[in-house]
Formats: sequence, C-alpha cells, structure tokens
Amino acid sequence: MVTEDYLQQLNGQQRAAVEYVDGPSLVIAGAGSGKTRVLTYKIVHLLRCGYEPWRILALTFTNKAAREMRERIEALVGTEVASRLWMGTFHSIFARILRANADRIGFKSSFTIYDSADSKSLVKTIVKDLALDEKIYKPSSVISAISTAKNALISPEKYAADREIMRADADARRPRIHEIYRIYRDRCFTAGAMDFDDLLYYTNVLLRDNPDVLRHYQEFFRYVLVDEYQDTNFAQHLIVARICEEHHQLCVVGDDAQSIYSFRGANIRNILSMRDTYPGMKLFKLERNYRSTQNIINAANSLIEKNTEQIRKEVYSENKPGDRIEVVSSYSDLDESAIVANRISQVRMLTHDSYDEFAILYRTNAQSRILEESLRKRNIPYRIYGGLSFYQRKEVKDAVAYFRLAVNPDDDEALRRVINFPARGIGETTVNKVARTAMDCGVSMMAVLHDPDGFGLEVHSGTRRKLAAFASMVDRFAAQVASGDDALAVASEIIRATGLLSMLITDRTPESISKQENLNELLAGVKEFTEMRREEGEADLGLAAFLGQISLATDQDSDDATEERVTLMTVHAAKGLEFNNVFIVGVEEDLFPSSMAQGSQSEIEEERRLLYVAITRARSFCMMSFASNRYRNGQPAMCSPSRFLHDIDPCYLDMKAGATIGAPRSRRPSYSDYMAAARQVRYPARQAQVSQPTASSVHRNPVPVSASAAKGETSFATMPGADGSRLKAGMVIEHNRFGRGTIVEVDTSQPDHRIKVVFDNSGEKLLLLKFAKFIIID
Ligand SMILES: Nc1ncnc2c1ncn2[C@@H]1O[C@H](COP(=O)(O)OP(=O)(O)OP(=O)(O)O)[C@@H](O)[C@H]1O
Ligand SMILES: [Mg+2]
Repeated sequence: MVTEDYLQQLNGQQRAAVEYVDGPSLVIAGAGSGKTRVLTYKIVHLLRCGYEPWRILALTFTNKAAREMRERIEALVGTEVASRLWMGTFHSIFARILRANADRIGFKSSFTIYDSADSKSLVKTIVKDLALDEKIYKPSSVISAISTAKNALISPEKYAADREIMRADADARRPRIHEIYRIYRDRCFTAGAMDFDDLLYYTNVLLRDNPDVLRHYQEFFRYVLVDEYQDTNFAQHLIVARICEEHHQLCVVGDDAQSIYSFRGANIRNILSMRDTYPGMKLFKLERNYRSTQNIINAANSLIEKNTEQIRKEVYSENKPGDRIEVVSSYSDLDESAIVANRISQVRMLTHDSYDEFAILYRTNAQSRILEESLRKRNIPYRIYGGLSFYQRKEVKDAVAYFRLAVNPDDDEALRRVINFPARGIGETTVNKVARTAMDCGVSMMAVLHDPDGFGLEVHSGTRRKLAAFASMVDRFAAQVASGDDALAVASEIIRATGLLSMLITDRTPESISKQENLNELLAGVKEFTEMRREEGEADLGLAAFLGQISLATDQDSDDATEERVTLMTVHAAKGLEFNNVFIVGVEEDLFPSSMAQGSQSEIEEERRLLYVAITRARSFCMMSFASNRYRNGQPAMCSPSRFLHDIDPCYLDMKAGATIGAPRSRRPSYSDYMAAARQVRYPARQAQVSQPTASSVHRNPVPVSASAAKGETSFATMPGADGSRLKAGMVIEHNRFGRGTIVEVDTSQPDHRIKVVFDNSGEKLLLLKFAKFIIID
C-alpha cells in the first residue's frame, strides 16, 4: 500500500518519534522542527504497520492544517486510504461523533450548528425577555462568560451553585448571567441547535454519561494523534484523555513556547502535565529547524529565553546563516505601511518570490486598514486571512451604512441594515411593512418614513414615532452633507449620534475592544482622507468622495482566489504556517505587548510567545517595524519600541537608519516595567551583551515597586487560562478589591484553579483564578 520509502524523508530524531508505536508519546519541540511532519508521517507509518485507516483519529487546530496533512498523506498512500482516516479539526470530528450518537443526549442527528451571529441574537432575545439592561448584559460579555463556563465543563446548574463565580458576577453587577446561561442552553436544546462550544461540551457529556459509547470509541480508535497540543483547552484535553484511557495509544505534538490561546481557555499545563496523566509516556525532542535561516532561529531563541515558564530546548538550523532581522522605525503608522509595501516590492524583485510568499503579521485586526490602503495604492494584491477585510467587518459595515444613508437616504439596503441598529425597538414586522409599502408605491423606504400617512403605512403610533425619530436623525446627517461639511465632520457626528461607538465602550471583552478599535480606525481613515485631499488642493472633501474611494476596497474581495497575493493576518492566525518573507508591524509598547496584557508576568510571557510565533513563520527574510506615532482608539498616540526588541540579542538584528530601540518615552513605570527590570537583574550576563547604546532606561534602572505604587499604576487582570501552576503559597498579591494579601494555599486539583489568600484588611478569601483580578507583588 505504502510505496515510497517515507522514512528516508525524516531525520534521526523525527524517525524515532514516527517509529515509536508501543505506547503514549509526546513530541515537544521548537517551531519549524517538523512536529506536524512527524504527525503526518506517523499516520503513514501506522498504516504501514497494519492499522486500519478508520481506526486512526488525527486532530488539528485549523482546517488548513487538516487539509495540508491530508494532501501529504494522499500523496504517500493514495486518496482512497487517506479519505477513510478520522482526520479534522476538533470541532468537525466531535460534530461527527455527536451526530452518530445524538439520541443519547436528546438531540436529533440533524442538529443545527449555530454560528456566532446566531448565538448573539439568541442571547439578545433572552436578555430582552428577562427585561434586563442590554448595556449591562452585553451579548458579547454574556457569550464570553457562557463560553468560558462551557470550556471548563461547568453546566448552568453548576454555575449557579458556584459561590465564587456567582460572587464574581455580582461584583461585575451581572448577577443573572447564570439564568441567561440556563435559558440559552434550554432554547438551543429546544431548537435542536449547538454552538461551537457545545460541540466540545456535549461530546464530554456523551462520553461521561454513556459508558457503552465511551467504550465503543476507546475500542474503535486504536491510535490518536493531536497537533498543536499546547493550545488545547480543558474540554478538548479531557475528551482526548477519555478516549485514550484504556489503550494509551496516542501521540501529541506541541511547543510550550507557542502557547498563545490562553484567553480562550487553552491551558499550557495540559501539555506540561501529559507525563503525569500517562506514566511511561515517551518524550521525543526535535532539535533541528528546517524552516528558517540560522539567524532567524537564533534571534527567536534569544527572545524566548527571556520567558521563565518554558521547557528549555535546543533548536538549531543548518540552513543558510541568512540575513539579520531588519528593524525599521518610522514616524507614523502611515509611513510604516508605505515602508512595508515598498520593501515587499524590493524583496520580490530580488528574490522573484511570488506574492504568496509574503506575509504581514500584526497584533490586532484594526491595524490592517492602513496596510490594505498602502498595498492597494501600489497595486500589490493581498488577502486577509482568517478574518474579514477591514471594510467587510460588521461594525465597519454598520457605520458605512449610515454614511451611505447620509449621502443617499434612498439607499434601501443601507437603511435595512441600520434601521434597528443600534436597537431602537423597530421590529422585523415593521421593517417588512415599510419595505412592502415602499415596493407597492414604487418609492424608497426612506420616502415612506417621511410620509407614512401619504403612503398608507399601517403601524401603531408608538412605532410611527420610532420610525420618525430614525428618519429625522438621518435627515440631520443628510443636511450636514448638503451644507458642505467635510467627510470627517459628518462621519464623527454619525458615530457619535447613532451611539455605535458608545454602546461598545463599557464592554471590555476582546471582541468589543477590537470593534471599538475598528470604528476608531475607520474615523482615522476618514481623517486621513480629508487631510490628504486638502493638502492636494482638492475641493471635494465630502463623505460621498470618501465612499467612492472605499467602494474600491470592498470590490477587491471578490477577486479571483487563485491569484497570488500577499497575506495579511494576525499573529494568532499564523500559527503553524510558513512564508519566505515575513513583516511584523507595530512592534511597540502597548500594542505588542498589548496594553490589555500587562497585568501580570504570565500575560507578558504569552505576548512574548506570540512574537516568537511571528518570527518563526519566516523562512529567509524577516522585518520588524515600529512607529513613533500611531492612531490608537481614534487618538494620535506617541509610541515607543516594544520591550521585546530588547530581548533579542542585537547581533541578530539589523537596525535600519534611524531605528533605535532606545529608552521608551518617559512614562510612569508600570508593573510590567518592574518585571522587566527584575528580569534584567536575573540575567546580568545578557545585560553585558546588550551593546546597543540605547538600551532601555527601565532595564538599566530597575524600578522598585511598592504595593501602593503598583496599585496606582497597574491594570489588574485575571490570570490567563486560569493557570495556577506558577502561584505558590507565600506569594504576596494585590487584589483589585481586597487589596494586599498573602497566598496561603494553591489548589490546582480541580479544573478551575483556586487560591486561598489572607488579605491584610479583608480576611481570608477563596478566589477562583479564572475570575480573580490581581497582580503578584512579591
Ligand atoms: N526532515 C526534513 N526534511 C526536509 N524538510 C523538513 C524535514 N522536517 C521538516 N521539514 C520542513 O520544515 C518545515 C517545518 O516543518 P513543520 O511545519 O512540520 O514544523 P512544526 O514543528 O510543525 O512547526 P510549527 O511549530 O511552526 O508548527 C516544513 O516545511 C517541513 O516540510
Ligand atoms: Mg506545526
């Protein structure tokens, strides 16, 4: 069956890992060392050893990874055999298992899978039915609470019975989330629907409550393989553990240095504790990197070494030494995008690489807008991967729909999109009536709103008032346009008056923050447009001209998918992928590391791992850039180079003219500065090596932080991934509500880690790490 001698295509270490089939095995190795390759070839090897393809279960993180593995295996064993493997993402495989056993958990095998828009609208309905305030019970925060609970396998009943969770909800002034969660679960059930998290949740329930089903799968799957294990969450970890409980025939691969999903509940401990779960688990190391040049690997290694929480690994490359990583500074984010676009053209001319071999990686989605514009100007084709193009994102489309209405109130599609957004009590039935009347009378919907009696619209007086209020708001915008106000003035007024931005502001979920960033970014785009046209002496600075410009942007998305293109994506989406040329933009303080992730050392370490992932995507060329000024949240902000640039040994960096990673702009030292300083003290030898005359003042002058100083300057944060493994009794913490206290006990025996703390002023408390907000002082 297997013809080619596949083992020849592996090095000794990889081969050993592939050939070992006598028990559980774990491959922990750095980026680009062939972990995914080992999994792929191991499947081929298992087939060669006589395993039937349908008895092999291979789980990946993304569809792209599953597809690539399948193609490779097909090439080695043929399509017929490959198609019978159980190979796919966690979600797709679990959906398949659930469909086969749906009756056991009360579902039909034809259950629907809700996407995030469905979940959201359901939560909204429930919030409304319970007469709760949507500003307090924001759908995105409710969904994220439900999702966290499901990934920790906490049912609505368990949720309501958990004192710590309930107290946290009460503190956040959202004491009824448990009720929403219960109704949400019940309504999904009645509707015969599961959301993404349910696919994991119910698989666990199925296997837990039905011993015969569990036994069947334990018997059925003779070998289980999992890629990117460092990013599995508790629910996934448990399913794998259940299936392998009997035979222990599994191989998981991962890299603790690339664990970047703790905000979604992934727990780095899952990989670190594998050997406790499976005594006798054989550990394989892969040390040779095949992907990148020596310089890129050395640079990435010197960065990740600064993390305290990681398994030490040797990673070397025998590829060409390669060029140093270019570090480029620019005056503004606009300049940065121009520099990147130009450098792409230059590198392409030199290397003749296809555009497919170029990737621009950023920390937040909002950064793509300015890059997209810069690439478009130079006719460089691009695609946004794992996310929507800036102008396709919902919040941006909503705002743009208002812009369109202001310019053309007869734009029915735009009207339909926003007539009840933000919600103003205009229901679907009413919208349909307006649409029908407009259609019957051959006028636009707005025309009907202006003269409901004249067109014979039949609605209650309350509804009529709501429609009139909406129409007069749009009229005001239209009048502003007609009076010749420039695009920025009208756009800002629209964002303000509609409440599109303010409705997001009280919500601190990552999803909502990214939406705020996008709206601010949209305004920054309008501003730039107005200023540029003014400078160019153009008379027409109106919103219509702006819309004309961006409609080109949206058109590009329907381009032929086969055309070669530069890839734009977040670092998170780039996991597991590789490109000849990688550009990492916005390597600045408060962006990378994110300003949201500086509450604790473990957050900073996760950000550092994220940069490690970014750098190690590159085969031969890597550039990192930072700007001194950047529009952030609608405001121009001064930026300073990321602290991570100091972490990389300067001998691997090529500082381009003007690029100094010198002292960050003066600001009050934060807790993370303190940690950075403390790290430098612990690595005196490395300090000596940093020959840059511009080494950070923070690093040179460790900042002692007293508890009270830290309190004033630090944003408290929950522990990502609720990971209690690095907390110890005796540590002193500062809690956002209870103040200073000493940890007396750390309990990691439950999926939800807890700590017992004696607070100086508030006595003893038991805190659930997932929800507790604090920093470590000592
Ligand atoms: N023995 C080998 N001979 C030739 N090429 C190899 C070998 N091992 C790995 N490679 C190549 O090196 C690159 C990186 O391999 P792979 O993607 O499997 O690494 P990885 O450890 O999974 O990386 P990541 O941590 O980024 O997921 C791939 O292009 C792969 O084909
Ligand atoms: Mg991989």
